[in-house]
Amino acid sequence: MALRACGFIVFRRLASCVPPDNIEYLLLQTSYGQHHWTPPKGHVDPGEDDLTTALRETKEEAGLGKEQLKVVDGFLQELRYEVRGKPKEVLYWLAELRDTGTAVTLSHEHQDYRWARLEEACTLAQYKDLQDTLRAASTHLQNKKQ
Ligand SMILES: Nc1nc2c(ncn2[C@@H]2O[C@H](COP(=O)(O)OP(=O)(O)OP(=O)(O)OP(=O)(O)OC[C@H]3O[C@@H](n4cnc5c(=O)[nH]c(N)nc54)[C@H](O)[C@@H]3O)[C@@H](O)[C@H]2O)c(=O)[nH]1
Repeated sequence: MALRACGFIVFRRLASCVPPDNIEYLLLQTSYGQHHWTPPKGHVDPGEDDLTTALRETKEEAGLGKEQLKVVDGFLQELRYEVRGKPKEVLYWLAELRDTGTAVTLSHEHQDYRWARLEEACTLAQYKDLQDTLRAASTHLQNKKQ
């Protein structure tokens, strides 16, 4: 069976810039392994439902709880890749940070974080599937406004 993880693409809107440059995405850098960057996410615990995992991991890894997030309707992306020879599925929902000034608090699993505009976020993300997911989130947010 595939490993399963769930998380949130968290974004914030800056009042000082015009769309789409007003949107920044949150990426966290692992403190282990290759120090790769991803949105907050993590493994589903036995018996836990996917959205609960996404909320729990976002709280544990970034210190952002559900009261600080506004989940965006109609966005859910599934990534599939291999980790150490085993298939892994990752589900990402999309959520806006309600108060752009809210501080991010990292756990021991991460050593750094960045609020990045789309192109910088894609450079940090480095995996094509994650880059495509970030671009899909950006497109979804632009289409929603029309
Ligand atoms: N010391 C140590 N400890 C580790 C290591 N590894 C794990 N731990 C422990 O596990 C706990 C984490 O538990 P959770 O937080 O619950 O789970 P996740 O958030 O799911 O975390 P993971 O890091 O397991 O999973 P991924 O991010 O998926 O990275 C796995 C591999 O996939 C590549 N990869 C990543 N993202 C993408 C993508 O979007 N697209 C594609 N194509 N590939 C991608 C990436 O290059 C990487 O090589 C930590 O506390 C550690 O104790 C490790 O190497 N050394």
